[in-house]
Amino acid sequence: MGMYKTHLFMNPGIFVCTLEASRKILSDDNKFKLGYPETTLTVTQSPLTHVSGEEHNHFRRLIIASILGYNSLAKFLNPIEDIVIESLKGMASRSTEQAIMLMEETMALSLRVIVHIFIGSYHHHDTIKQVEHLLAAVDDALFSLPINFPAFPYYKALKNRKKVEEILKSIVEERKVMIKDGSKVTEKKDLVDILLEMEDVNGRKLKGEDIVNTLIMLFLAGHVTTATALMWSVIFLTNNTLAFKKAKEEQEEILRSRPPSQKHLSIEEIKKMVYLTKVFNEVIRVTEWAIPLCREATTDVDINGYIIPKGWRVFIWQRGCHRSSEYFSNPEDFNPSRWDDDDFTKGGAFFPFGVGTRMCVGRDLLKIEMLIFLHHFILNYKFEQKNPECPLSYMLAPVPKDNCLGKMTKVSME
Ligand code: HEM
Repeated sequence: MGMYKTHLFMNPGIFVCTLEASRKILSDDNKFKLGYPETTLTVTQSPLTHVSGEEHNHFRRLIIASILGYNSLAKFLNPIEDIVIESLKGMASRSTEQAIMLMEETMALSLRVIVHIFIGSYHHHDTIKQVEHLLAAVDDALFSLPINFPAFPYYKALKNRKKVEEILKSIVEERKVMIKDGSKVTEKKDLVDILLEMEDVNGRKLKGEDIVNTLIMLFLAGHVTTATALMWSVIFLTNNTLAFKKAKEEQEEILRSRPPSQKHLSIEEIKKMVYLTKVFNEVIRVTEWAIPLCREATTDVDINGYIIPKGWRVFIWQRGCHRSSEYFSNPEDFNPSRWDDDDFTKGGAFFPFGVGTRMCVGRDLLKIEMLIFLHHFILNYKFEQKNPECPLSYMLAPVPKDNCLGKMTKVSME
């Protein structure tokens, strides 16, 4: 039995934990639509979450073109690596004075990468810090109660979102001017440029507010998720000597085969990170992501003899598959070598990025960022967690309650 009835988020709904039912529901856009709570949809409001069918596909294709696949991401490799190197250096330097909160550090790192990729590299450090600070409250309210009254998370989230809108609006306006007067001709296109050129399915240019909302949606979708994955990758590797050793050997080999004149990681080197890719899969599989994928039935649906009535919410609980011994032996163990058999999806039971038309558009960006981050972490640093038994909090993502307090130390001479 894999379905559990719930009244979470007010409307009746069911949790779905089995593989077949999960994939069936996620693939069926005719009988199910997005079913995220009102707070999530209001806070993330973007053309991506508020349209479906061809309109959604049209919009999605443009975003995919800028961040999905190694070819699209190749132009961002060097800047991501520079941001990673600087961030790790900063963590080690701050650790000499007092313990750092690894989760806060990876949050800052992931936001810097997202800002660079989506709105360009020339924004002032203070602007990025301000956006990061404001977004924290918006993140906190994604799954909160929709009570727009002082002292409630939703109220604060809406207020902060307005401020982020203002900041991004001025960046978009500034960009329009730069394009008009030709002062941006030498720079590579980022997402703002692409969105400014874009037309919708009816041939109309996107409105400024749609561009801003899309940027906010991408920031929200990619910020905490990436930061959490980076933080857990450090914890898992630090606690697993064998995996750490194997990953280190692979990264040392990559450096040994590199021409002396080459200073940055190349796409070819990223492709050689076979073991580290297994580490990536395993980090994503074992991390206890707490947010289900949400759908709403648009008609009565029969799933394996269970009727899901029209209007009911459906919560797809990926952990039901990712932590099931039916698909993964000793599923609680962190064991990158379980991916040796090359069945990348484990018969479809590994679907951390969703299924079908809503599948995550940031999955390659996340992977490249984690591989680059781990390459430098493994070769040059070690992390000592202060309270390894610290209990976790789960809103939004699983994070030690002390934000993963610890010390980052540089161990190489580089
Ligand atoms: C650990 C990291 C991540 C995980 C586990 C993750 C997971 C997911 C999943 C499961 C979905 C599908 C949601 C559904 O079907 O309801 C999704 C969608 C999405 N993700 Fe990610 N994601 C991650 C990182 C990112 C990053 C880094 C970005 C971009 C910067 C991103 C952008 C998006 C967007 C825009 C969508 C909506 C796509 C659409 O509706 O067409 N995600 N993500």
